[in-house]
Amino acid sequence: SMEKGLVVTQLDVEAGECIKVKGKIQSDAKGFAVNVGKDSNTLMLHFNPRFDCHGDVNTIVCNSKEDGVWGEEDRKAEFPFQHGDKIEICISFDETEATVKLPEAEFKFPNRLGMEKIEYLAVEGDFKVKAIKFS
Ligand SMILES: C=CCO[C@@H]1O[C@H](CO)[C@@H](O[C@@H]2O[C@H](CO)[C@H](O)[C@H](OCc3cn(-c4n[nH]c(N)n4)nn3)[C@H]2O)[C@H](O)[C@H]1NC(C)=O
Repeated sequence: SMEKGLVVTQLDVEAGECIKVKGKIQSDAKGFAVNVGKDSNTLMLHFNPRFDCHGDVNTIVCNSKEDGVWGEEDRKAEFPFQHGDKIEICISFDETEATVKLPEAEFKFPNRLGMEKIEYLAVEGDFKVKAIKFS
């Protein structure tokens, strides 16, 4: 499984605010994930670009997690990532959906849990975090 990376708890990010994660995708990345929610068992969004893992190639898998149980996966059509890329991922949300903004793409995922604030951020896998910013 993906080794644990950055974990930030005790956040209070509200609707309309942005979480920016800047970092570098490793040159031999199999995959990485950015998780936001209440805690590790209660995720509004698991944003999981897969270069080659879990049987997926160049596919972004999004999901939610409620009480430790994964929801229905949502596979995106675009894959705007390459090995070694330096990227900034901007995550925001409102009562209906989470938005993931990248330089050349934007993805939506339903706010299935109706979460009103993000208290938890975790980055896993083959991604080296350079900076995080809350705005
Ligand atoms: C075809 C076989 C059955 O379906 C597969 O079932 C797998 C297991 O549930 C699915 O992979 C999980 O998909 C989840 C999102 O729905 C997550 O991506 C999960 O990985 C999360 C994860 C976290 N970590 C981790 N966190 N911290 C550490 N150390 N490791 N390791 N793995 C993956 O293991 C995988 O996406 C799914 N594939 C399909 C096509 O449905």
